[in-house]
Amino acid sequence: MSAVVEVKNLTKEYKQKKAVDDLSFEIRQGEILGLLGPNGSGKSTTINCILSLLKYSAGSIKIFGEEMTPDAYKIKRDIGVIFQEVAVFEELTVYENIDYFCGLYVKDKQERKKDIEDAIALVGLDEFRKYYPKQLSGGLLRRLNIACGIAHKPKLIFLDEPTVAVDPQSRNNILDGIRKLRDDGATICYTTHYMEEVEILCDRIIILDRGKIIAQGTSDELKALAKIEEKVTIETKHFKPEFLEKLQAAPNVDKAEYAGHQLVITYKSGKNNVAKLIEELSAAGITCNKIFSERPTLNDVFLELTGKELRD
Ligand SMILES: Nc1ncnc2c1ncn2[C@@H]1O[C@H](COP(=O)(O)OP(=O)(O)OP(=O)(O)O)[C@@H](O)[C@H]1O
Repeated sequence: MSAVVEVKNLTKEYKQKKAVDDLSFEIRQGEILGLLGPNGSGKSTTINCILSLLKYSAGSIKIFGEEMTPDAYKIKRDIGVIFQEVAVFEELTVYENIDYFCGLYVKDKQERKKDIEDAIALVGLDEFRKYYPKQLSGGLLRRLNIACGIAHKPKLIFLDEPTVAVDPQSRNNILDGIRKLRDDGATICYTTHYMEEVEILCDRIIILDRGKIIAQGTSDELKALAKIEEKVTIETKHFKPEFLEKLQAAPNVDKAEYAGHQLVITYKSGKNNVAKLIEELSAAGITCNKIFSERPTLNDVFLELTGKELRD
């Protein structure tokens, strides 16, 4: 896959503080790249530097193989940007707003009409096309904001935390829409601090912390960095302490604890941990009410690499 965006040794300082610290990465043709990091990790600053909205202290940025500058209008024509803050006209309806933003790029009326209809369908705003922004809920407004940013069919799309404080229905609609844009050929950069979203949405993920890349790869590649392989929780009222000792001595067990009728085991490795455990429990005459197994999340990866939680 060729690189649509190439960022090399990007550094951005605000006074003494490095908001972005020597970042190098690429966004590949046709992928959804997730930039994941806690608040203040440098996601928005990175995007704003890529878009030439901010001057940076050092580094270079190429988009579509050409150097990105504030007056690179040919490159900008093929970029769509959706910021966190909704930026639409209160005086215009849903349809008119999309028409306005699309009209900045697409002059042909018939072509624009089709683009607007495609955008309305993508974000599911058909029944609201005559509504004014103040008549829309927060989630619908975000959907309008996205429609305005992508109606001109850009090849490269940046979405900066588009689902913050959005209701679940609009969130699902937005995530489905982004997948569809990718499937239709767009390259997408998606920033968020919601790890669940990047896990289900992104082809590749870059984890940022304090302006630096701390890990990158697919969700599975990143999870392989977590120390644990699986966490199994069992509810049982008839536990036998000697069984705990046996578990703790097993070579693939990282930790085994029993408290409040719950046995929690974290495994370092192993493929059929739950099946083997059920067999062993049954052989030891221990009955259990509930068993559930969890795989490591990106939060575990973040915890492993930084010693702190990614969650808010
Ligand atoms: N205009 C500014 N002046 C000074 N410091 C700034 C400015 N903008 C951002 N910063 C600092 O730079 C760092 C990175 O901020 P940035 O907004 O890029 O992070 P973020 O990961 O996008 O966070 P969020 O998820 O909250 O949007 C933070 O420490 C922030 O306080």
